[in-house]
Amino acid sequence: MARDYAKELEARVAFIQSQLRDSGARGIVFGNSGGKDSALVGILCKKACDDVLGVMMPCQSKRNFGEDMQDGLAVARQFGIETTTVDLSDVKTALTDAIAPVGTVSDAASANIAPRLRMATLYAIAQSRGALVAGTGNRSERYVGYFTKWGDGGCDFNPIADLTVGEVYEFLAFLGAPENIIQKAPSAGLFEGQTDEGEMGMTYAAIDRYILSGQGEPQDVEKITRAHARSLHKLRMPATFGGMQDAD
Ligand SMILES: Nc1ncnc2c1ncn2[C@@H]1O[C@H](COP(=O)(O)OP(=O)(O)OC[C@H]2O[C@@H]([n+]3cccc(C(=O)O)c3)[C@H](O)[C@@H]2O)[C@@H](O)[C@H]1O
Ligand SMILES: Nc1ncnc2c1ncn2[C@@H]1O[C@H](COP(=O)(O)OP(=O)(O)OP(=O)(O)O)[C@@H](O)[C@H]1O
Repeated sequence: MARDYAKELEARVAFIQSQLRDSGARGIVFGNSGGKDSALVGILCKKACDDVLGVMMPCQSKRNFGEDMQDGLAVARQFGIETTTVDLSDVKTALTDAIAPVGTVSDAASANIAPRLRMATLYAIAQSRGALVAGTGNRSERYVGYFTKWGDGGCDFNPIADLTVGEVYEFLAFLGAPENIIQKAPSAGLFEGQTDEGEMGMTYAAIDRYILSGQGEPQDVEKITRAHARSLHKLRMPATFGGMQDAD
């Protein structure tokens, strides 16, 4: 059964406002990719706080320049979200070149550089403005570890971490977000032609079904539970000898 999105909106706005109050921050920054998750996070943050900055950060991928940028701008325009662009393409080249003497950067490691550069960029902007960094990972991708550890997974708070991909789309429809955002296939844009489902070898429908009901085709359940077990380390604080002393 669909959630009551009017209530969800109210509760999430209160959550975001409490994060600001408790931290003493005056605003929020988030990475605006032109995709569904960042659209939803941007809209929720803007409804909670006036001072919200969406940062568009192309980093070599073609996806991050053309249509996605237009989609990101369309959401920002519709909901009055201030937007800026920081092009990280040359930074990625410089970093890869600097690492080269140590050894070749593998394709997988290279794909994870962009999310980590975006995280560093957001924190630099946020600290300079007295703002918090909002995370955009949804429950489905978090469950199977489909995000970059300390990259797009790095944030101060996340207002959509409990929502499956299906629920993210439902919420966006409720909020009246642009159709383009709701229609396109989810892609991390980390390499040419990438779609999330193609790379993961499983559909979000199967992941969502399993998360919400514990049910699924045996081969889907096997893949999902294996991916979850393998990536649990991404959802936890780093292992520290002696445990997490003094954290409470
Ligand atoms: N058991 C363990 N305990 C503690 N740490 C462990 C570990 N196993 C690996 N690690 C560490 O984790 C690292 C691997 O994790 P990570 O760096 O995340 O890298 P990776 O496992 O490659 O996960 C990233 C995946 O997420 C996708 N992605 C990234 C960004 C955004 C999106 C999106 O759609 O939103 C998707 C990307 O395409 C890729 O498939 C290892 O290099 C190692 O340092
Ligand atoms: N070009 C970009 N500019 C700004 N932020 C980006 C960009 N690409 C990714 N991000 C940030 O990293 C997060 C993870 O994005 P990614 O494109 O990998 O896929 P996603 O999880 O489907 O998210 P989204 O639906 O928001 O695109 C985004 O939600 C956004 O906050």
